[in-house]
Amino acid sequence: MEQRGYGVLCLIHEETRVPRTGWVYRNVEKPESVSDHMYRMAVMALVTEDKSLNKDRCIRLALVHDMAECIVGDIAPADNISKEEKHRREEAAMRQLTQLLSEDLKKEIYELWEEYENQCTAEAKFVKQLDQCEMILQALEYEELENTPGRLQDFYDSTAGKFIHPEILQLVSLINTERNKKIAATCHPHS
Ligand SMILES: Nc1nc2c(ncn2[C@H]2C[C@H](O)[C@@H](COP(=O)(O)O)O2)c(=O)[nH]1
Ligand SMILES: [Mn+2]
Repeated sequence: MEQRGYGVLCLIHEETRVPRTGWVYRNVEKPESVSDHMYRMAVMALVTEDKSLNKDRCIRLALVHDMAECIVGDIAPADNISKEEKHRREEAAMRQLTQLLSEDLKKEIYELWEEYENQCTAEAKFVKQLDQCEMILQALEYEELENTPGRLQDFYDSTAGKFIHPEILQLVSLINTERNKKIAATCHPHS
């Protein structure tokens, strides 16, 4: 690896310290980092059974999709920053990040980010659904950790109807079943 690649690795490391804003705004204790989020998405892509997808590409997309957040931070819907402005900031960050790399790597990583951002392939669409599925899975885990069933409902409301891929629909169904059991137990503790 060239010296320049080392610079990127130092910047990327920042993401291990960038908490996911959505959890911060909901006062979740010890919220996961952007790195945690992307790592689990990469593993979710790694275990997909869908042979029609380029799995390697999905793993790479997962690992790159929020890379700009080491510079611009994790912009959440509650920040009320327009899609155009969020795209502008993240594009500038990706150019800054990738300029530290060789021409080949710069092209490879920038194009991965663009593919996800533009949602122009089946792999990018699949990884976007992983992004949202990972979020509601994490929301369930926080509700279980805090013993506050149902507290993070808005994460479920905002992603409802956005899941299409069969494997992801199956996982979302399991998440909702598990979550609804916990909510029901709270409403009818002696049932
Ligand atoms: N409170 C909510 N926060 C949300 C919702 N959807 C996304 N988010 C948060 C999660 C992340 O912190 C951030 C953006 O996530 P990306 O993975 O897209 O960068 O916004 C929601 O419905 N409610
Ligand atoms: Mn993400």
